[in-house]
Amino acid sequence: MKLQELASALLITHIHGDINTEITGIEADSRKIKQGDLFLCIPGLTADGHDYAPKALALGASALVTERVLDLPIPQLVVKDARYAMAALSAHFYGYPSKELKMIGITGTNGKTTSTYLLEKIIADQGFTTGLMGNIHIKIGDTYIENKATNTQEALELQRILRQMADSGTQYVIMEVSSHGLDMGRVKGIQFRSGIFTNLTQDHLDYHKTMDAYAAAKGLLFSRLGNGFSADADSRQYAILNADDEASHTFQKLTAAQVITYGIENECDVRASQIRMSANGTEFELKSFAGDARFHTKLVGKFNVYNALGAIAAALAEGFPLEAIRASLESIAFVDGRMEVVNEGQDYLVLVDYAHTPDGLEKALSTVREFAEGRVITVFGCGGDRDRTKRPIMGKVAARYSDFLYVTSDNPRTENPDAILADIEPGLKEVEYPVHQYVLQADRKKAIQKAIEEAGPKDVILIAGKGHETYQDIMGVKHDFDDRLVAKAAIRGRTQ
Ligand SMILES: CC(=O)N[C@H]1[C@@H](OP(=O)(O)OP(=O)(O)OC[C@H]2O[C@@H](n3ccc(=O)[nH]c3=O)[C@H](O)[C@@H]2O)O[C@H](CO)[C@@H](O)[C@@H]1O[C@H](C)C(=O)N[C@@H](C)C(=O)N[C@H](CCC(=O)O)C(=O)O
Ligand SMILES: Nc1ncnc2c1ncn2[C@@H]1O[C@H](COP(=O)(O)OP(=O)(O)OP(=O)(O)O)[C@@H](O)[C@H]1O
Ligand SMILES: N[C@H](CCC[C@H](N)C(=O)O)C(=O)O
Ligand SMILES: [Mg+2]
Repeated sequence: MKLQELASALLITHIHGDINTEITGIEADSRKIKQGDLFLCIPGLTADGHDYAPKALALGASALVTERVLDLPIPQLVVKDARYAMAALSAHFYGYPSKELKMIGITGTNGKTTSTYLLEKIIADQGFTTGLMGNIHIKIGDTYIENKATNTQEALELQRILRQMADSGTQYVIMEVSSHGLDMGRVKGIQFRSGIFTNLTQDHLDYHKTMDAYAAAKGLLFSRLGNGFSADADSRQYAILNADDEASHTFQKLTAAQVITYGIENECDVRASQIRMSANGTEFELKSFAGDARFHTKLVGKFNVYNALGAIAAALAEGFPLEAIRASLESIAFVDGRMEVVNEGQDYLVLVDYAHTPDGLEKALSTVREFAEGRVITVFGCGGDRDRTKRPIMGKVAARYSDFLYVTSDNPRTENPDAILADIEPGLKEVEYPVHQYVLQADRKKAIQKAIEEAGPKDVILIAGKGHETYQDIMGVKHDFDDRLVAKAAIRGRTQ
């Protein structure tokens, strides 16, 4: 594609140099530049892409997108906002792939990954080719790629993946949309058919600063939906909102899409009642605009009823039969790293779960508390270089629901692990339970081993925070680490 043609995706640009320069690819990271690529100079939070333009030029970049003219012998497309240009140019370069796909975006503090998996299964069972994007995997056709980078990719990467999906025959894409992704404009240029809101509770205040700003970022998914009414069901857009979460009132006002509400407590369109929970699954009665049914899912916890309801509502909006939706949901055993049982035949229960927010931890632990016949032993920590204010809150939650606690490292990233534990500890002390005891053990492997040594018959160990992750990030180095494997080895070690 010629530089001039690419520039036509934006109204206000200024081209310095040859407008007929051929562009063979787009890249925003100088380390990945190939001959003929257009290099986008993005001013970021830690680096400024403009500083890497000489490196991109040296590696064979054919042109630059900049916010100011650089004194370099290379054609430049000067734009007002390089990040916006990244979204617009990438969508243009890849031929607006989201228009060829039915895109369903899921946002919320907790439950996004779980909900994407549930909905993807329902849609795939209907015979459609599905794509999935989230922080476990990216699924393109039958290929699964581990997602080692961010949750919601940069606009450029997103458009590239969506093009691959469209070209390989994908019909529906179910995608996790993070608040960072919305706030940083990574999903600008994506046309969503439906948006699902799971819930809003505290997280990411390091980035958003206030809960209002965090909510506003999530709201962007819904404010962009529904501005074209249509009698054609295929063109309609839906905002699927949790009736039991306050933030839904605001999102309802923001959207022009048809709103479908789901929930348990409040009156809504897709509602669960008569919920029965056990360690083996959850049953509920569903009442919906498309009929009623009793569901027997293998998913553990009331929070998973909410995730199921969001997926059911989205599937009903697509016109799928309730009976088929029920059958699909009932066939799912668990979602990778979410309330996943580690079973080596031991007489205590070990669960690995991805709870890494105060609400997630509360939901996971209150669920465990409900069915635990013995003690609840918790292993958890908090990630480094992330919201510090959630640490004592998570400490308090963990202490409230646990009989015994091992407070340990999650991904310390560039922080000192002991400093993170010190941030958690005041929360532990806020709970005056005579029985609860805690140990600070920064070494996660040792903490898991100790918890397993400590367990007696019928006790339940919840290892929280890392779920499906197969690494531990210490000072920017990703070391192999999988809670499930560490727990398995410890259980086997103990029984030998
Ligand atoms: C806060 C945040 O999201 N930052 C992301 C963002 O950083 P940034 O825009 O500030 O970029 P920067 O690192 O300052 O670099 C500026 C530019 O220089 C370029 N550069 C930089 C170095 C170099 O050698 N050459 C070069 O060209 C970079 O490619 C970039 O284009 O863009 C970078 C490039 O894509 C990301 O790596 C980075 O993610 C950081 C690592 C991150 O941790 N993000 C997390 C917080 C995040 O996004 N999380 C959410 C999950 C939330 C949830 O699900 O709960 C997510 O969606 O993943
Ligand atoms: N609907 C929910 N409400 C509250 N907590 C939940 C809900 N669903 C899942 N959780 C808890 O949050 C954890 C993370 O769930 P999940 O991975 O589905 O969320 P996510 O929104 O994708 O998280 P992330 O922001 O890290 O991508 C689960 O392991 C569970 O403990
Ligand atoms: N999407 C979340 C994942 C947190 C996972 C947890 N293991 C951690 O490292 O804090 C985040 O980026 O905040
Ligand atoms: Mg996720």
